[in-house]
This record gives sequence, structure tokens and C-alpha cells, in this order.
Amino acid sequence: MTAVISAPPKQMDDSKHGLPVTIITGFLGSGKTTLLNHILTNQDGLKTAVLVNEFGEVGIDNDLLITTGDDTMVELSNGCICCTINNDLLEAVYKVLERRDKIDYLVVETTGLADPLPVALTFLGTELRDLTRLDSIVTLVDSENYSVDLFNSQAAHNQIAYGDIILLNKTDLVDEGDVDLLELKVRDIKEGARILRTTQSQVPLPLILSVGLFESDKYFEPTQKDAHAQNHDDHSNCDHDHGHCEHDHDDEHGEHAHHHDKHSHQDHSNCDHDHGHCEHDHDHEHHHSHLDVDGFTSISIARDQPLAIRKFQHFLDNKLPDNVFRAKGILWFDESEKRHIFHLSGKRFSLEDEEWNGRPHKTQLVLIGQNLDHDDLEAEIEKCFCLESQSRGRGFGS
Ligand SMILES: Nc1nc2c(ncn2[C@@H]2O[C@H](COP(=O)(O)OP(=O)(O)OP(=O)(O)O)[C@@H](O)[C@H]2O)c(=O)[nH]1
Repeated sequence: MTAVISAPPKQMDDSKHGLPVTIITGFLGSGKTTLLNHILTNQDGLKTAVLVNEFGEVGIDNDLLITTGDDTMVELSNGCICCTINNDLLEAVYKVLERRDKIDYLVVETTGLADPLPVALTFLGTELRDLTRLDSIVTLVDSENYSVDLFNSQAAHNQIAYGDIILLNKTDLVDEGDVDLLELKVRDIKEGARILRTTQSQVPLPLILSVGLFESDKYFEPTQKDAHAQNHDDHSNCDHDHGHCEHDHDDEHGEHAHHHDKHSHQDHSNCDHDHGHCEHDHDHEHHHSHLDVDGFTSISIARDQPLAIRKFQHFLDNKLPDNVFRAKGILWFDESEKRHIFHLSGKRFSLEDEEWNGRPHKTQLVLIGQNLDHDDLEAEIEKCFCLESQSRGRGFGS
């Protein structure tokens, strides 16, 4: 994907009062979208814009987010905003900044596989530094599924390491003693973080928004910040480019994180690192950069065709491999008049029903996991579709 980023209008240039930004991160299925909905429902007069980044070709979060009329703008980008300081994110943020009806707050939800640091650096290291104020990084942790070596994922580790506020979510699913242990493990990774326990991501908003906990000095030390600012203003003496990204997106994720870390602690005057555009082929790279590392891939299905309940049940019970860690879907069953919201995180799945309310009937399903056998899984899901509608409307389970 390519995009031209227009220079921001001069009047927006206000470093002291930039748009406050909170980044919500956390591993797959930890409760990020649930938290976003909580924020949108309780924003109390604030106009909050939301940028949602999703992993998988079929965007489902967009449909799962509550809508609050004009007050909220949802930009759904496909791919992963963490794998670069990327065009799509910059462009989306500029759109928010350019809105005539003023937006008070921006919340960015990363994918569950994203490393939050490069996303944070987007707000610190580019022109956005003067237009926005990174308030905090909020990290959701699934108390039931968390383990320190979570899939050996560097991103999962960094989500905690860079979290200013860490919500130990889904405490309803575990004993208090287990949450105590989890808290100790999390403190080991991130000393000094504000750690809160939540169910359904319900947290008093003043504890997570406009808290000013993100300390950019941790990432740009004062002298380096000055040097960086100088570079930013005067590019004549450096080959540093805020417009092009030349790092290798096939980097191993760990190296990738390190790469950014390194840059954040070094004088940028000697680097050809670029905080603005990537000219590589996003359609190709976005689908591969993280996955090559942690082995995560996704399978997306979108069809104007209903599933057969029993076949889908059979698939879940017998054909769903353990390496599918996360799934979500909006499901249309031939036997039901309802719209079914399907979630799977770890071993737990849920299926809730609601009305279609005039929305077109369709089946959308995304499966995410490590080292998935795409052909096999796609073939199994294919078998779940109804070829002919014989029993529509008979009711769930009948
Ligand atoms: N039991 C329980 N379920 C929860 C809790 N919080 C969220 N969930 C459920 O967990 C599932 C995943 O929640 P989401 O908010 O979609 O998670 P997410 O982090 O946005 O997921 P990805 O975008 O796929 O990474 C949904 O079925 C939620 O209803 C909780 O505190 N307890």
C-alpha cells in the first residue's frame, strides 16, 4: 500500500497541547477490543477517535466495536502497524488531526502480535511528535492464558516490558492466588508499572486515560532528544530520513525490536533509519514480517453463505488443532435467525447471539495460530458450509 502524507497544517503545530494518545496493546484475545468498547461507552462527553489495527485479511473488530455516532471514527487497517513506523498509521492519525470537529483523544489498538514500541515511536519520532502527546501504553494480559514464555514471542514480552499500565484481565477465570503469582511475574518483567486487575476490561477510565505515564525520556534521553530534534529540523547534515524506511522487514522479530530500541538510544544523526514511509511492498510484507518469527499466521474466510451448525460443531470438537490459539467470527448459521459472535482464546470458546438488525447476512471467520496447516484447515472449514438451505430458521440446536 502506498500513500502520500501531506504536511500537517501549520496551526496544528502545538507541541504542548498535542492530541493525547493512548496505545492499547496485549496478546491475542486478552481483551483489547472489550476495553475499547468500555472506553467508547463511558467516554463522558469526550470525543475519542479510535484506530484499530487487526491481524487477518477479514476485519472483524470493526463490526464488534460499538458505534457512537459521529463521535468515533474507526479506521481499520489490515496488516500490522508495528512492523514499521508506517504510512497507514501516520495517514490515519493525520486524518484524525485534520477533522474539523475537534477530537479530544486518540486510542490506538494494536494487533495481538504487535510490538508496541515501534508504534509508540511513530508518535515520538516523526512529525507527529509535535502534534500528539503519547499519554500511556496500556497492556492487557489474559490471566488465564498467560505464561512468561508465551509462544516465545518477543512481541508478547515487549507488550509487558513497555506497558505503563498493565491490566490483569479475565480474573473471573482464575483463582486469586494465581493472579497474585501472575502479578509477581509481570512485575519481574516490568518493575514500576501500574498493575490493575480487571474483568471484562472494566477499569475506571481516569486510571488509564490522560494519566501522563508515558515517559518519552526513557526512549529518547534528553541530550539525544535534543540531537534528534536538531536533526528533525535540519536535515542538511544527515542522511537520516524521516520519509523512508530502509530496514529489513524480514528481520527476526527480536532483532527488529532491538533495532528500534537501539535507535531510540542512539544519536540519529548517523542513521539512515527512516520514520516515515516504507516503500517496500506492503501487500507482501505485512502478511509475513511477524509471522516468520513467531510462526503465527491467519486464515480468513468471508462468505455470503451460511454454516451448518452441526458441521461447525463437529469442526470445533474434532478438527480444530491445538495450534489455533485465537479465532473470532461473525457467523451465519442456516438453522438460526440470529447473528452469532464467535470467540476462541486458548482453549475457551464462546458463541453469543444477537439480531442482524438489517445488516447483510454473511459468515466471517478468522483463525490465528502458530504453524497452521492452511490447506487442511481451509478444507475442513469448507466442509462446514451449507450447500443448500433446507432448514433455515428452525432455531439453534434444533
Ligand atoms: N471470561 C472473560 N472473558 C473475557 C474477559 N474480557 C474479555 N473476554 C472475552 O475474551 C474474548 C476476547 O476479547 P477481545 O476483547 O476481543 O480480545 P482482543 O484482545 O481484542 O483480541 P484480538 O484483537 O484478537 O487480539 C471475547 O470473547 C471477550 O468477550 C474477561 O474478563 N473474562
